[in-house]
Amino acid sequence: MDSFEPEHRESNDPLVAALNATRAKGFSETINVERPTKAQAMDAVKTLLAWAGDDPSREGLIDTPKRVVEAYEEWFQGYQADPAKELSRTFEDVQGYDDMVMLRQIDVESHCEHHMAAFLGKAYVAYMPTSKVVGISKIARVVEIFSKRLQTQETLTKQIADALVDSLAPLGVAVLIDAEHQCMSTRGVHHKNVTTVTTRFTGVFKTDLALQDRFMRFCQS
Ligand SMILES: Nc1nc2c(ncn2[C@@H]2O[C@H](COP(=O)(O)OP(=O)(O)OP(=O)(O)O)[C@@H](O)[C@H]2O)c(=O)[nH]1
Ligand SMILES: [Zn+2]
Repeated sequence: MDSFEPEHRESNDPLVAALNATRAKGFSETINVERPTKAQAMDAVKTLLAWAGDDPSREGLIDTPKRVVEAYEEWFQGYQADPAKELSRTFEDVQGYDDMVMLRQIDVESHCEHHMAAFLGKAYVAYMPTSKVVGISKIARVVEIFSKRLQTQETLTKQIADALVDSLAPLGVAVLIDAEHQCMSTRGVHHKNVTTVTTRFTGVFKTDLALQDRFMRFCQS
């Protein structure tokens, strides 16, 4: 087994810096947990393999703890990124463009905080700019950063909207997520093909129902 240096959440740790940046914006609860080492995380996976009823020392499972921990690094890499940073570069030269900017069908790959099971779906995100707009890929990045944390769909929806409001000060924001939760389809009630829809409207998307309706129609077509 590889040996790893202990990873402590000291103030000079980039992980802590990123977490503090998002915490300062009210995006996550205070976390006072020392981050375990990679070796400790791999030992925890071994325990789960034995708990599942298998033999962690058999050939096919030898590298599994390492693969699982590395998969976690990918699935939860959103703890190490700052959405506000993604949205910090804006453009003003849009020739007076004054209608909504909307991204449709952004992939959502997240994990529910209740069972750590995947929930998969699509996000639809629109904002009504004032004078500044942001690069469209940055909106997809923000969805990705918040998705790659343990989430409820409701929290994820609100965090995406709040990040856009805070960084762009737009006239309004609309976010809709439509997702299927594997904690519901592969276990528990075992209902497949059920999707959950969550929405968050702010500003003109909340007050102007015709605009909200346009957003909803764009989500469907
Ligand atoms: N509101 C909301 N609920 C979620 C989300 N992800 C999972 N859940 C639900 O969280 C609930 C957890 O219920 P509990 O009774 O604490 O746990 P449980 O006994 O495993 O429940 P079941 O999943 O019904 O078997 C379940 O109803 C899940 O479907 C989410 O993003 N938002
Ligand atoms: Zn769940």
